[in-house]
Amino acid sequence: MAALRVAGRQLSQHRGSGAPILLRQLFEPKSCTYTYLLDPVLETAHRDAQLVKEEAGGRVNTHCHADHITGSGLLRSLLPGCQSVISRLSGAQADLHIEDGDSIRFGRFALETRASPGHTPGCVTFVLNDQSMAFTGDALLIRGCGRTDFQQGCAKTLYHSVHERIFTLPGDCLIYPAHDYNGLTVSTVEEERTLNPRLTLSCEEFVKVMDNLKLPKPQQIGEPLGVWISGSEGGGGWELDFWV
Ligand SMILES: N[C@@H](CCC(=O)N[C@@H](CCS)C(=O)NCC(=O)O)C(=O)O
Ligand SMILES: [Fe+2]
Repeated sequence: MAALRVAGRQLSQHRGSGAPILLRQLFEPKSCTYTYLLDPVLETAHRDAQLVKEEAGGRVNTHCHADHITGSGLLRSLLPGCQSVISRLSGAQADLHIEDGDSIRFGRFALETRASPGHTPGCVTFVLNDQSMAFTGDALLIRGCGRTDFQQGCAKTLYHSVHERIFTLPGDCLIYPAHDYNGLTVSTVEEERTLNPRLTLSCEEFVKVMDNLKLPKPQQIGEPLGVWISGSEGGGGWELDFWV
């Protein structure tokens, strides 16, 4: 976590309840990876560098990939009470495994888990319960998307994931990806629906583009990618609702 820096923070008005949530966006420059801290307690807004150490909460991962060494195991030992969460389909180890439709509650808020495979089979997108923001991992990047040429990636699957699970969110829903290579920090569903050069193509054209990206393999072993969620107001931590 040492290389992480605070790239930005934002208060989002939680639709309907009037209660804002604090979002901090942390950037690891070598692998261009974002980690997000979600804090439902407005009074903690002054926290900065020590923020992660001060929080007892959980770490939820959007996916597991060869170019990311997840720090969740180390963080568990450094932060008592911290638990790691990842999708069951990722095949990765974690304290808790989640599936499509599972809801992770923290404070007054919750993150809905939406399966969004294609970049990897286990990729998920986390959507805040008022649908004001979505953490898309490597499924949808700003004006791009995750590559599908290794670790069981599938371009057709990714196309359907983005169109059916992300582009169906409200147009003003903020998009927070796991990486950005061009200095961009946030987008919206409407922007990506209309301006994303890959995802505005037909499925057939998209598959052709993805099959010919010819990207070099990721060079950088990165910090973990994912979302931190802080403990609830009462210190009761966070919990998962499994809807099965
Ligand atoms: N040359 C870059 C490659 C980074 C890369 O491959 N990123 C992945 C996401 C992390 S698994 C990706 O899907 N990129 C899509 C794209 O269009 O860039 C580097 O080594 O940093
Ligand atoms: Fe990835």
